[in-house]
Amino acid sequence: MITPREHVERTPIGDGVRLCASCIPRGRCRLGISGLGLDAEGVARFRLVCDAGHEGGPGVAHGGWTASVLDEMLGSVALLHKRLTVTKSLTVEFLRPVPIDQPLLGRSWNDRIEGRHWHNVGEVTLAATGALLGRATGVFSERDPDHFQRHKDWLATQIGKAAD
Ligand SMILES: CCCCCCCC(=O)SCCNC(=O)CCNC(=O)[C@H](O)C(C)(C)COP(=O)(O)OP(=O)(O)OC[C@H]1O[C@@H](n2cnc3c(N)ncnc32)[C@H](O)[C@@H]1OP(=O)(O)O
Repeated sequence: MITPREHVERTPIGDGVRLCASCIPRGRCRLGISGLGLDAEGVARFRLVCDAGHEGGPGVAHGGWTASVLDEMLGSVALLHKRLTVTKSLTVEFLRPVPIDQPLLGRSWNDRIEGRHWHNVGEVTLAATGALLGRATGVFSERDPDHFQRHKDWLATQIGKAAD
């Protein structure tokens, strides 16, 4: 069985971020995230742009984009330490509308680890001024690479039950 570290290392990178399955074929994150890596304090840093494909109200991002970007940034914290986690909970604060097509910055970091649970924090700011637009806290559960096979096995039992 492959280890979480091997699993993470095999996941392709595009623009500095590990790519989710649907973005691997295009080679970059569809949410407009590029990774800048971990700084000396262990904070993960990102460049972000919300393109018009995620426009909600006129000129501003759909809240789902903001939540997805925060999920991705907080979820990347353990990956950058070669650990595999999935989101257990995510609390998002939408502090100001997020403008479309404007350079943004993202930061995410670990607050504490309790057993298998990483308590992570992150925020999105306007690159030009540093104004805070959104922030999130979340709990991310460490998993083995067999998490996805376990899901498939569980789903097969559910589908079987539904057919009975
Ligand atoms: C490169 C990419 C960067 C990505 C960053 C973005 C991160 C993401 O968005 S991940 C996707 C969103 N999150 C998810 O899909 C997670 C879905 N939730 C779960 O799988 C579980 O609730 C989970 C793992 C969070 C629970 O964590 P935790 O409380 O630590 O675990 P645990 O005690 O092991 O499991 C709780 C329950 O979940 C079940 N479970 C755990 N893993 C699985 C699995 N793989 N398949 C089916 N059921 C599972 C357990 O059997 C248990 O069930 P029950 O309560 O009936 O006994």
